[in-house]
Amino acid sequence: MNPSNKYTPRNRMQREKTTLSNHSDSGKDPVRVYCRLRPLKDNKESTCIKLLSPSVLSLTTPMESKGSRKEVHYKFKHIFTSYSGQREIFDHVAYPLIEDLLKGKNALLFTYGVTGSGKTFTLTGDENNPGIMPRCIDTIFNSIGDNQAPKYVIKSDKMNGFEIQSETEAYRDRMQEDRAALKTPKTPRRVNSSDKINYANDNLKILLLNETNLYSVFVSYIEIYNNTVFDLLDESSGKSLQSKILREDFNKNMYVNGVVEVEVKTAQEAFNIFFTGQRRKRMGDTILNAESSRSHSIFNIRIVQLEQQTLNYDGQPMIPEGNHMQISQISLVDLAGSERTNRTQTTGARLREASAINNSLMSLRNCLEILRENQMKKSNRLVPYRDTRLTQLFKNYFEGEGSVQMIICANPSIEDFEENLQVMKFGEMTQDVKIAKSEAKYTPIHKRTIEKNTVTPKTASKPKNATFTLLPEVPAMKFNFENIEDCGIQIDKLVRILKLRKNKSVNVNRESEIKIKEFRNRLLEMDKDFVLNKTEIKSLRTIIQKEKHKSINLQTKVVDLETVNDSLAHKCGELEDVVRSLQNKISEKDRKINQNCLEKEKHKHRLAQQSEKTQELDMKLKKQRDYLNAAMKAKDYKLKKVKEVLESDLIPPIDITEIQKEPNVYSHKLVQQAEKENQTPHKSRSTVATSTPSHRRRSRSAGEVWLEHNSIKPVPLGTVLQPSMKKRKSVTKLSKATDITNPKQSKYCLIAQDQDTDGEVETKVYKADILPTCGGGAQVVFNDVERLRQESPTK
Ligand SMILES: Nc1ncnc2c1ncn2[C@@H]1O[C@H](COP(=O)(O)OP(=O)(O)OP(=O)(O)O)[C@@H](O)[C@H]1O
Repeated sequence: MNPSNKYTPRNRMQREKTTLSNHSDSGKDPVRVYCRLRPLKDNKESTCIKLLSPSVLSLTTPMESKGSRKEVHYKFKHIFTSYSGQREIFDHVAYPLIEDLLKGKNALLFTYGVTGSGKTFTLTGDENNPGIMPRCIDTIFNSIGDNQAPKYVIKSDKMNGFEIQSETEAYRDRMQEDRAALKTPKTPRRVNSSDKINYANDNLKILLLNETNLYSVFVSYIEIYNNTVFDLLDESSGKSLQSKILREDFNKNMYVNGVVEVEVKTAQEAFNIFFTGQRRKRMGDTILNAESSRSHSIFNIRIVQLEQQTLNYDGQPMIPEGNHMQISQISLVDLAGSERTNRTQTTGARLREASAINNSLMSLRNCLEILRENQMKKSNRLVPYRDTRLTQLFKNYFEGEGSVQMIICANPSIEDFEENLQVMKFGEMTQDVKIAKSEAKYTPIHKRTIEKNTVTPKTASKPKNATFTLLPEVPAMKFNFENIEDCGIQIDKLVRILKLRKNKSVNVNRESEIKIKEFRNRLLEMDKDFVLNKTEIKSLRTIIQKEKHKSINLQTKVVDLETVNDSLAHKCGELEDVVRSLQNKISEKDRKINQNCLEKEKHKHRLAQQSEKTQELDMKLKKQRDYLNAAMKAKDYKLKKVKEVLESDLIPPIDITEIQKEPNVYSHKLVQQAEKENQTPHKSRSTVATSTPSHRRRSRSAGEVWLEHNSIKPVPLGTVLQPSMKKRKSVTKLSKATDITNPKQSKYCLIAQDQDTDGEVETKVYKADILPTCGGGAQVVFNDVERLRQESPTK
């Protein structure tokens, strides 16, 4: 199976575009996105993630899900399985970043995923499985070794920059710190035994480090909680945390105003600082994870490097003219879990936290999406970094001030399927964003008042380690005026040193002028900022006023709604009464229905009895049918007899009026007669009226004219088949003898309609020949009966 075939068309298109545009974006690097799968809590738990290759995984809709099952594939730079150790992740992801950091480049690394997916574990880990943060710190200190500037010589200027203090100032600060530690031995910043976590150190180093540089390491730890920035190391406000504002520095870089940056000299010191901040971090218990972090926490490590030292006359290292410092930073970001509020069942303050978290994550997504769109379509949409503090703080990274990497953490459990889908989608999209390659930057050193030009080495055996100077010290000289030559040499040396000092002081003056200018500019900038902030505060006040107004309105609405609620509750009570009475009625009706059912049963029983009776009647009908069949036979016999009579010219007289009135009765009589004749054939012959063959012939030659004898109002049948009577005369009544003795008529038919047992109309056509008799009358001989019966097809 080729996994890439399963990419959605959108993704594939974008991917192709990205590959195409790679050629033109040689100065940019894509955001590197890794994925880490954490082990399942229970090995028997079913998983929705399958690894297809070291960089491709598939996410399958679980069986339990209501929607249609689908399999989606995601590709990342590398996927770490649940078997991948912390060291493997550090080597792949963070080691290159530390290499860059010590070369003066910035980096941003953040972990993103659902609550409980292993973000904090990946970044921090535990004593035996140190995560990325402790490994980064260890690697930095393993690498820089003793090449550290003495503590407090390099100091934060509180405006995102650094300045150099004189050794006297640095010494004073160190003494102050020691005194404070003596006064309050339990100061959290000092090592507290309960904080001590001894992370296992792999003694990993960055090779090819510029060993002639002097390094200082600073750490700061902030959190963004409900879209407000707090400094976790600022103890000035006691136990409560003070919110901080974000500012832009001289180089347009965002920083947290007044953030505490602690200079650390050992890895353990850095860890202690981290745990001090960790204690202050707000933690919340959600159902998913008992130690879930409800805020985004950002641990910054800054490295300040001073270019190579030169030695002064006394062999002591000193900063050469025009020396520069290099500042680089790595931000390790543990984002709060991207969770669905309904799944964690959060309410109240927790719900507000969750929506703030989701807002900032959403805003991060939004910014990255617009950045990607701008890069792909070469458009210039404004990236809304200002929407949240999180995006505002990362703005510089996304605009090319350092490389950006992300680790997507996922719990492969099927419970996390929906959220993982969203997280993976975001991760895949982020890979398309390109960040300009960052360059190491040097900034001119901001020197403060110099009181002393040399720094006493802390350890005599390692002068390089602890020596720091700005101006060559005037050596103590003893002039031996007896030895003029020696005096001359000494004076020359003194002149050189004085010249050097003079040059230095000229330079210092020049630099201080530059600094004053810079400071003025800064003041102007700050003034501008101040005006801007003032307007912002004004507009915020208006917003607050509006919000207050809104909240008053909402309160009034709440009161109104409560009144409505009360009246509804009252109505509810009334309706419940109605429901109760209706229920009584229903039970009454149920009782009646039961009674009806009983009666129905009885009725059924009666019907069964009736059907038995019907069967009896059917039997009788059958008997009658048999009887009629016998009658037909008798009729046949009679016809035969009529034939014989015709041949013997003895025709019995027929009473026409009798036929007219009751043809059926008449035919029945004929049948009875035939039966009698059957019994006494010879006697009957003399009573039957006969027609002469010659008469019959005459009537035939006259043509078949029918005398149709019908009822006054026959039921209209509309039948397709009609009796074949070309010439006919229809009468409803035979009133005189000539009606039948008319010599033109040779055929007679009597039409009778009746209802059968099924309620259907049955039409019977009794056909007869009209035979003239020798007495001038006419004899009607019935010889055929046609039955016409219509019935419903559905029946
Ligand atoms: N790769 C892993 N190996 C072993 N255990 C892990 C791994 N990943 C996470 N865990 C364990 O899972 C639990 C939750 O992990 P963690 O606290 O790192 O989640 P999280 O994503 O940071 O959650 P939150 O967003 O709520 O802070 C912890 O007990 C952690 O030890």
